[in-house]
Amino acid sequence: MRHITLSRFLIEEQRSKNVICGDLRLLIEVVSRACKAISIAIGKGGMADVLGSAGSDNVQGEVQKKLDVISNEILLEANEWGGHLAGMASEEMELPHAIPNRYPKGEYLLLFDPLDGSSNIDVNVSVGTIFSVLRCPEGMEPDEKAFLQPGTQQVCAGYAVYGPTTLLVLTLGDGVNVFTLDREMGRFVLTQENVRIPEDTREFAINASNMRFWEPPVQRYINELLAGKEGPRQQDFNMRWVASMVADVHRILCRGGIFMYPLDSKTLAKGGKLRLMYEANPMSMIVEQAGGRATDGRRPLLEIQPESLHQRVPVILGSKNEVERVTAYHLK
Ligand SMILES: O=P(O)(O)OC[C@H]1O[C@](O)(COP(=O)(O)O)[C@@H](O)[C@@H]1O
Ligand SMILES: [Mg+2]
Ligand SMILES: [Mg+2]
Repeated sequence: MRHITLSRFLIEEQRSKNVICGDLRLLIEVVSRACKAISIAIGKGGMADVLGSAGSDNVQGEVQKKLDVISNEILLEANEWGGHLAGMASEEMELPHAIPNRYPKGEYLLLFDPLDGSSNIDVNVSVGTIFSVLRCPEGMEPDEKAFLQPGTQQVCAGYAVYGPTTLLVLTLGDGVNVFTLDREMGRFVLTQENVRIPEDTREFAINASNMRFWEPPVQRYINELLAGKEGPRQQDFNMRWVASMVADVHRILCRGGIFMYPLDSKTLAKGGKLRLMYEANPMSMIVEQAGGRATDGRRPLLEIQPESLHQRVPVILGSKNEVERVTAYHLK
């Protein structure tokens, strides 16, 4: 295992595979530095005034946590002057953030969920940052329309997990690699190359308290898992639910599993709980690049044509054979 830095990894990817150009490399470096700063802010916890609510709501109608706002500002400030972006969009902002005129503009659009797993911030459970990179269509202003591209158009996607260690997980469309933050040196180091998700699993992640609101195909699928050896699946399954998508998905990257936030009668009007552009799409690109599958129960998530920046969708992703099974239950 070559423990090279993120910078060297990106330079070698550029030289050897030409999957990345200078501006995209700069963008990823800047986002990784922002994740480092967020990791430091989170690490201060009760010693600094970063826990609790910010006393404001975001465009989703959710109460913002202080760290939602702090993380959002860190990512905006880090990325707006570099000359690699045409525009940015965030879970915490209703409209895209235009790059101020005093700064040069680039060709990329950056979307992010600055702090994922907000309900876990104040209880010291792993949270994260999720990001997705698109190209701004030729001749288009970086307004909301420019961002509405299917997940297949992503040139890069990643997430950071702020847990016992801080990890950065990245795909450039050529496999998935994991970097660990070396706190002493203050830099990310490659620790896992070309990660593959096992096709089969005995572990599922879903918020079971919503069971009575689920559609029949999900009820059937979960009931079969819960029936275990005595049931039609003739084997036992275990459940995990961290309630931070980054942590639940990272576990799946490490040892397989299926993550589900399906459509239910509570979120029907909104189209689901999780957001397509900066949660479902980047996570789907990573999972599929690692050999897994990602659907909304009926169609591949990456092929969905977005209609709005904060659109919500049902999310089912992880080990190939389980995702295909529960999707087949929906299509029957
Ligand atoms: O509280 P629930 O219903 O278990 O939902 C948990 C889900 O909500 C989220 O926290 C939503 O993300 P944000 O925290 O970024 O709003 C996901 O990370 C997680 O998978
Ligand atoms: Mg989130
Ligand atoms: Mg969030």
